[in-house]
Amino acid sequence: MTTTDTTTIPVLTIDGPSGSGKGTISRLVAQRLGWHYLDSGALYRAVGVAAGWGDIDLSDPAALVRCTFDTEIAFRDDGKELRVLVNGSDATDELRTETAGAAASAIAAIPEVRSALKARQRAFRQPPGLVTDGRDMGTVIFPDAAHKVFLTASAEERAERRYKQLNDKGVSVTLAGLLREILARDARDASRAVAPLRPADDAVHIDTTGLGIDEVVDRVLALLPAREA
Ligand SMILES: Nc1ncnc2c1ncn2[C@@H]1O[C@H](COP(=O)(O)OP(=O)(O)OP(=O)(O)O)[C@@H](O)[C@H]1O
Ligand SMILES: Nc1ccn([C@H]2C[C@H](O)[C@@H](COP(=O)(O)O)O2)c(=O)n1
Repeated sequence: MTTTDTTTIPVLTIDGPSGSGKGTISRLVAQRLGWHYLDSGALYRAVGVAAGWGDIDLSDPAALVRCTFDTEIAFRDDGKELRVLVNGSDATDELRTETAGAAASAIAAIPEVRSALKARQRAFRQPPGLVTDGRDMGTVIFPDAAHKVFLTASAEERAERRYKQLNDKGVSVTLAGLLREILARDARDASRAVAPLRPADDAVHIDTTGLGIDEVVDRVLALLPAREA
């Protein structure tokens, strides 16, 4: 049996806190480059949602690890957004709620769950290249990535972006509540013992406060050599 060496396939990692725009920017950059895209947060969210469907206690690590291995997760880009199928059902809307984000953040602190998702994430490294977003893409999953970005924005702007996003979908939330949730999730993601949210030493930092989506996409693409961009 021959094994394919994937280490020559270029990877662009985009890490950052909740609402910094990682998902939006990564997907657009991947489209522009014609590369694959991995939304790693969706994997943690999908396991959290599947655990909820199976009445699995979020404080039962052994059951959550079994659930991680047993959950089928598939992605389908419908041109408008990335749809996520969990065990064959389209769970995109449920996945995008703040409740699912908080559950994902809680189970993401369990080292065995993180290990169980490692190989799945690395399998996305396929020709001609991969753009991936998350919290530990540049530090743990693809430490050898040629291009690494750490996106940030002020917590207030991130809460406002989320407020607008949810309002547009008809979801009733308060700005103050969203700001509290965002700060709590950032604190949990950054303080966990394993693979905490932090920039890779070789990541380029982009503060997106006050920048539009197209401007951020252009700044990210400008980091790549002309032959790739
Ligand atoms: N630079 C930007 N300017 C204005 N709005 C933005 C910008 N980047 C993203 N947004 C909007 O902010 C919202 C959140 O963006 P997105 O979901 O990409 O963030 P994220 O970092 O992936 O969040 P999470 O980690 O919670 O999944 C979306 O509605 C998106 O359209
Ligand atoms: N690489 C990753 C991606 C995500 N997580 C955890 C922590 C997040 O709060 C949660 C949801 O992620 P999002 O969809 O908001 O990007 O999942 C992680 O620990 N590592």
